[in-house]
Amino acid sequence: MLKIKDLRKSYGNFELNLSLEVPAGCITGLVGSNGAGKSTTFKAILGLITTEKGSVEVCGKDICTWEAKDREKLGVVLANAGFNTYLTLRDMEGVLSRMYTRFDREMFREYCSRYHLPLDKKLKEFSTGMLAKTKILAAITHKADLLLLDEPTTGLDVLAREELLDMLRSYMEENEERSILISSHISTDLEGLCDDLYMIEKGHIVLHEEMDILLGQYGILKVTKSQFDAMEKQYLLGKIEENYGYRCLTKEKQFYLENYPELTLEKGSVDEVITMLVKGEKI
Ligand SMILES: Nc1ncnc2c1ncn2[C@@H]1O[C@H](COP(=O)(O)OP(=O)(O)OP(=O)(O)O)[C@@H](O)[C@H]1O
Repeated sequence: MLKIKDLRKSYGNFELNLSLEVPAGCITGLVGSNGAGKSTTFKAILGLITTEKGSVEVCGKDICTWEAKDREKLGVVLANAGFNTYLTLRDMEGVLSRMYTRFDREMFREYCSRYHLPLDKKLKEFSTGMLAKTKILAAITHKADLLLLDEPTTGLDVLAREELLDMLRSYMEENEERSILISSHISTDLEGLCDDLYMIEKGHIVLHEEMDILLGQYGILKVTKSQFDAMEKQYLLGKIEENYGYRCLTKEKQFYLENYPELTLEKGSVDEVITMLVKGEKI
């Protein structure tokens, strides 16, 4: 669905240099800290900034050759883009129906009602959560094939975030060929949603892993120095020194469960696994 190959963009000392793929039917997460290059990636995909190298293909077509009608295949939420807040959702319905041939008015109304979005209130009176849901609404109601969502969950409380993720799950359930690329600087935001995760640091991909593997096969061992010296290390990916010894990351947690049942092994959240990968000392 989306193929990014050797994409390069420089801003002074910052260099984005990445390849990434989002297959049809897949929700792919792009996680990275502030300034890692997430928004630059989205802008480059959309051709909003010039790039020095690389190619971006959406639905089998290079974006350089895209025509206006191709853009209808995309639903987009950009991190710092907003709407004219003097509009109401009823006004937006009119705008979207003129913009997109595939706009689904019935779906728009149904989602407004399901997610408690009033039709006649000005957007400037909406809460952060309501505005975030409105952005998603505007991205999904023309039945796009691919959603590009840059930090759509920023600033949301747990309930609003869950509602937003629920909207995305419904969007995916309607058609199994659809795909989403979604970014966040908080990986746990994406834990229950994504099939696949890319981690970006200083413009480069430092981890690409299926979410099931990340949650199922990775683990964090807490060991004393003597336990560390005695244990098999070929399945360890990194270690961080602690006052009790070491915290070690493994991608083969089953091996340690079977062979070293006396060791403390934690499942580890996606955030912990990523921290270990980025900050841990290689073994
Ligand atoms: N127009 C620009 N001119 C100069 N530098 C830029 C420009 N846009 C982005 N940058 C730089 O590129 C780097 C990546 O920024 P980007 O906005 O892509 O990060 P991000 O991962 O989206 O961060 P955040 O989570 O804070 O939004 C940063 O160092 C930023 O200062």
